[in-house]
Amino acid sequence: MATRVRPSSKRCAVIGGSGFLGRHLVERLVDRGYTVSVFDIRQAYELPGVTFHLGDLCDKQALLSALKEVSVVFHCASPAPGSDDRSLFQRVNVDGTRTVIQACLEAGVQKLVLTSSASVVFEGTDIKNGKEDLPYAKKPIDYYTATKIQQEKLVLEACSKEKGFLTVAIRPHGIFGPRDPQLVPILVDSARRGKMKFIIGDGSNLVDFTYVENVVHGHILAAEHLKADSPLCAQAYHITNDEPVRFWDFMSQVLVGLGYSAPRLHLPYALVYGLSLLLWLITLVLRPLVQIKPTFTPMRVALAGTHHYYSCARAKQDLGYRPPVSLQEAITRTVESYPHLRQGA
Ligand SMILES: NC(=O)c1ccc[n+]([C@@H]2O[C@H](COP(=O)([O-])OP(=O)(O)OC[C@H]3O[C@@H](n4cnc5c(N)ncnc54)[C@H](O)[C@@H]3O)[C@@H](O)[C@H]2O)c1
Ligand SMILES: CC(C)CCC[C@@H](C)[C@H]1CC[C@H]2C3=C(CC[C@]12C)[C@@]1(C)CC[C@H](O)[C@@H](C(=O)O)[C@@H]1CC3
Repeated sequence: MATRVRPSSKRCAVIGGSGFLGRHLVERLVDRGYTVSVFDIRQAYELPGVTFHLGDLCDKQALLSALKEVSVVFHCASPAPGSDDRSLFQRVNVDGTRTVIQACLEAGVQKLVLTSSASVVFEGTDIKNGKEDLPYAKKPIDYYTATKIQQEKLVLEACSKEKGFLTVAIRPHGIFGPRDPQLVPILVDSARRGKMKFIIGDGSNLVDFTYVENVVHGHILAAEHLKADSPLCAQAYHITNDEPVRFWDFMSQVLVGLGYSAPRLHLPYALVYGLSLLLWLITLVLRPLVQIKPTFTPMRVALAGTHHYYSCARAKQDLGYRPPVSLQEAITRTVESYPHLRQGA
């Protein structure tokens, strides 16, 4: 009978390790002495000591070969949130996560750390200092959010001390930093097309934007504190910068830092939200004839015009989490990392 080699606790796999968050996580894990395997549908870089396994997380056999002798799995793969491909979200975030859990159990993985999202409780209305015990959104604002909810439930329900398989979910919010393909690039693209002149609402809404290295720190703390006798088992943790900021001040700082003008003119939130819904309906109707990608989607307008910031008190208490990089420092580093997106570049 074959004996299963007990995996080293410093051997881990990052599913989605070619992505924005995944790559930052891989780099930090390597710095901390972990042996890292990346599992992704694409290879975006090379790093000494990191092994890449190319495959789709819906393919259990492909996953199994990447999880050999791995003790900790970080699952941070997802289709891009801006996509409106409902079946892709269902296949990857829900069915694929079931496959990830199954593969972890078969491979003898001991810990699974899921990158969830604070948006699992967001329904498009204000959340102020939201705690983890807020109920999941009953009417999720898009397919991305709906499937992130199902994904988180699957992972937390799979936690089993009897099976020696422990799970935890990290809920970051508004991740930004160097190499982010979303927030700064979309913002700059909108500015270049003259669409960042307006503030949606009165501009006083507070939001969490979280520096990527702080999110990585939260993930590693969670992996290292997750033990059978710890309070982490089957729990979700908000990881934020713990410095809520006015949405439009944050956007203005990034825009001005890159040489663009800050938005100044105010538009009523209800008007812009209504228009974004109408535009979304029109794009749905016209989809067989023409593909339109609106800048102001209902999700983006809701995020731009409401309060949504979260308490990370639970992470402070159970993980000893403190954000290592302040918001100001994070904005400076981020702006400096995008010389190609500066005005006139
Ligand atoms: N970016 C944010 O603001 C934010 C905030 C909260 C939570 N999250 C979550 O963090 C995680 C990482 O987000 P990101 O911003 O780094 O996204 P990203 O798009 O940069 O990275 C996702 C990675 O997953 C991979 N992937 C997608 N489908 C796959 C599949 N079927 N099989 C294997 N790999 C697959 C992609 O190739 C990509 O490398 C996601 O789970 C996302 O839901 C992101
Ligand atoms: C056109 C402007 C009104 C807005 C331009 C900036 C937006 C592209 C970003 C502002 C807030 C961002 C955000 C996300 C995507 C990019 C923005 C809309 C997420 C929806 C990405 C997915 C995450 O899970 C969400 C989270 O809970 O952290 C993000 C929320 C903030």
